[in-house]
Amino acid sequence: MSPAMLQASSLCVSAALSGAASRPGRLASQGHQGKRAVAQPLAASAVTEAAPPAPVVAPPARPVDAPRRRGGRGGGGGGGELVAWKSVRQERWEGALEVDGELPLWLDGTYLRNGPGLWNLGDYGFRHLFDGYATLVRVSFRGGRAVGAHRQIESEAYKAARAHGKVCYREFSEVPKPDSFLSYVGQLATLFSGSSLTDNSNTGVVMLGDGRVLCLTETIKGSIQVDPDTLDTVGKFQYTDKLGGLIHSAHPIVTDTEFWTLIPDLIRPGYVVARMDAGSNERQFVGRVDCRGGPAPGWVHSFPVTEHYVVVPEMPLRYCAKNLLRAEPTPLYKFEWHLESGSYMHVMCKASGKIVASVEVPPFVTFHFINAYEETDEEGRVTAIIADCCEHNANTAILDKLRLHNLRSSGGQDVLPDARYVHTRATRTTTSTHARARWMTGNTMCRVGRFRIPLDGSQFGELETALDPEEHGRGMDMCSINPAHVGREYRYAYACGARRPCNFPNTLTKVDLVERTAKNWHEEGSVPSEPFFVPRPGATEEDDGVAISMVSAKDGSGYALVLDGKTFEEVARAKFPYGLPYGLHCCWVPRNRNSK
Ligand SMILES: CC1=C(/C=C/C(C)=C/C=C/C(C)=C/C=C/C=C(C)/C=C/C=O)C(C)(C)CCC1
Ligand SMILES: [Fe+2]
Repeated sequence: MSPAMLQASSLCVSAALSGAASRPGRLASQGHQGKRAVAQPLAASAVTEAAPPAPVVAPPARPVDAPRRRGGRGGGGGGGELVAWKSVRQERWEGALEVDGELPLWLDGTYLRNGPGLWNLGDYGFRHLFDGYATLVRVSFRGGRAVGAHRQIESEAYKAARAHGKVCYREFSEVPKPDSFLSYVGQLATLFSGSSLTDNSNTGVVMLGDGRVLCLTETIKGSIQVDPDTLDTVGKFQYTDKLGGLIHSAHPIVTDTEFWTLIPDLIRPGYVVARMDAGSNERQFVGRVDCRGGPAPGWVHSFPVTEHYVVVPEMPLRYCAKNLLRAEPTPLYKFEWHLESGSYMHVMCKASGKIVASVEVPPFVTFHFINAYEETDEEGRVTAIIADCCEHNANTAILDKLRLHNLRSSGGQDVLPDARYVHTRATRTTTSTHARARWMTGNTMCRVGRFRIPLDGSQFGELETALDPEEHGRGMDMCSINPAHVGREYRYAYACGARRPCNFPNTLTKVDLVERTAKNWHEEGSVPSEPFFVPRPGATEEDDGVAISMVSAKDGSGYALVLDGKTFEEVARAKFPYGLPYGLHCCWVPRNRNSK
């Protein structure tokens, strides 16, 4: 056992952190080649350079029962809970996966998923899905075979929690509990410097143009480089510029040549738009957008770009510096809802940094933009920007639904917020009657929200529903598209949808934005995560490829599911020998990537 593994298991024994142990165990499945279920630290080449060995089935890891919150009820713990919402006892695991079906031989690379898969510290259970410590799960495909691996990201926040058995940094809803008033004052001081904010990079994962792989969250310091082969934490990604800021969008737009990001400015409400060349660690200032409403910038978890423009959304769900300071979470966590402040979409020219449009739009709530592109007239002049997102009906209720207590107590109820667009409050008084009337009457079912932002100097933009939300069960989030279409016209989006009744998206859906239809995959009681589209090398059609998702199944098992990009039918599944916790975003690392 390596020192790292020894450290991990002894920490686990001391119960500093539930979910920190791997258990060596018996080998199952006669006829399968023997291999220890617990991964020894492997040479990076063991998986990536050679075809994976024949499938082995390792003993199931035991999900950690969701413990009670200290001093209170809740947190679940009932036997009927889904493995998706449990921390799984696998600190570090690697092994060949049993495959049902035929994996395409062209599928040659690694599917890597990040997410907050550890929600317990000893007997203390976290509150919110987004609080969990970052967990990487990967499946490497080669020659029709699959090898899986699973381990935690060694952020400072995670290491400190493991060492001290308590939350030491400010997470999404959890904050360190001060031992005394003096230590509370000390904490406030560290907040202003950003040093008490977490670096728990539990949200996104991207491959940069130079092949480096980064895990991300909303704090800038939570950009952490990982090795996609070993899942080792390589170290902090240091931005070498002087742009500053504490938080940024969790979803930069990354291409082979560049990286675009948004840095909200909480002091002088606005956003800095920055870009970074592939191979560099230095972001460059491109331009600035001043907010048009509210006391603070709107939350920018993600944003879209087109070929020539960056789209900067300003929604009424705005950051709140006061809430960042609080010891206990507020209903909207670090945010506040300011309907009266209005909602806007800004468009910045990538080349000049100039704002070419800034329009007021109907109120909206979105975490994930899907894509954007330029609409042109017959002469090829750009007349408008089309920007699509997973829109939550201008309703912030989804944040509450994603509390672990709610996710764990499904009870068969249909509690996933519905897509119906109901205005319960008047829009801001400065809005023209015309626009107000449009908001009150039209566009009443928003799931794939489609913004149209005219570039002719108009004051208002439109927000419409791109297809009938019933097509995907009135639920839709966690989206991917063919990467060749980022910033360009596109037709297909792959996402999680809903089969009612449910309390969380429980289907995979392929949305056709031209036909306005959807194809859905569903397996009763399963929780699938973001389907990531991987194009077939040499493909000319947009949906020629596969969509890969990880499924936490009702029977406690977990598998990577490979769906055909066109038919949306199952091609194969690669089964983990234990259940997987839910995870958020993913990326594809081709075998022949450049790597630094
Ligand atoms: C906001 C601040 C922080 C943390 C932010 C985090 C961790 C945000 C994560 C947001 C995510 C994962 C949003 C995902 C939404 C998914 C949905 C709606 C899915 C629906 C169903 O499919 C800190 C870094 C803690 C501190 C600064 C402020
Ligand atoms: Fe996200």
